[in-house]
Amino acid sequence: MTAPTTLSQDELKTLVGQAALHYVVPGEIVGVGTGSTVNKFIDALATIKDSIRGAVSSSEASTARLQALGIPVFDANEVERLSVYIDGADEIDGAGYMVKGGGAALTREKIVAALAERFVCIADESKLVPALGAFPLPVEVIPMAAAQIVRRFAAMGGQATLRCKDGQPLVTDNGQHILDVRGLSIAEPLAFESQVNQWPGVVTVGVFAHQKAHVCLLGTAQGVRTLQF
Ligand SMILES: O=C(CO)[C@H](O)[C@H](O)COP(=O)(O)O
Repeated sequence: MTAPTTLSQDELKTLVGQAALHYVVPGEIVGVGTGSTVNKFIDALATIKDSIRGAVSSSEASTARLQALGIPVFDANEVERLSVYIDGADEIDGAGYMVKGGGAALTREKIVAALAERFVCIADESKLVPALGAFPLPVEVIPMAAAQIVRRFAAMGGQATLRCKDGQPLVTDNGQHILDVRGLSIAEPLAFESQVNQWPGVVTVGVFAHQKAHVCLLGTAQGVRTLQF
């Protein structure tokens, strides 16, 4: 009898990164997210780069990786629509609603996702949750509004902290800051996203409900599970 093989989280990411190639439309430009799972997708995309026009990228990091592998990167303003946007998530629920922004790229991710007809989320099975809220919610904010946004989250039971890197506030690709909010219960993702989006100084909230996933390729011990929403 053969013992079951246990795949590492890294191997599960590779698996879903490769599986996502199935959703890439030949001859077109593909929307590309950010993160360690997307890096696996970019590596896989490089193997079929001659069959696509290029990519619209959601971060400086993904742009650098795409270009290093010889994949042309287009500005989002040059593109009217994309067939597909492929990205990871920090959490995804059974309806395709997600929390994103662990890699601080949430604003550009939402912008590129909004150009796409289909959002394909690639994730290992640890990301599938019954309800959003365990992962600290990333929110990109204009620095001068940070303190009042922290107070607004406190009023709804959340503890917001400024994300730092090397002892300094992290600065996003857009020159702004990130708050990570713990202790929230996000029972109604659509309403929550709309509410927080209206607060002055919020650039982007990391709940992706209006730009939810249509498909999730989930890496599991049994292989890639496809969830349709
Ligand atoms: O939202 C993101 C970056 O802003 C990523 O998609 C998210 O953090 C998941 O990353 P990883 O694939 O490394 O787990």
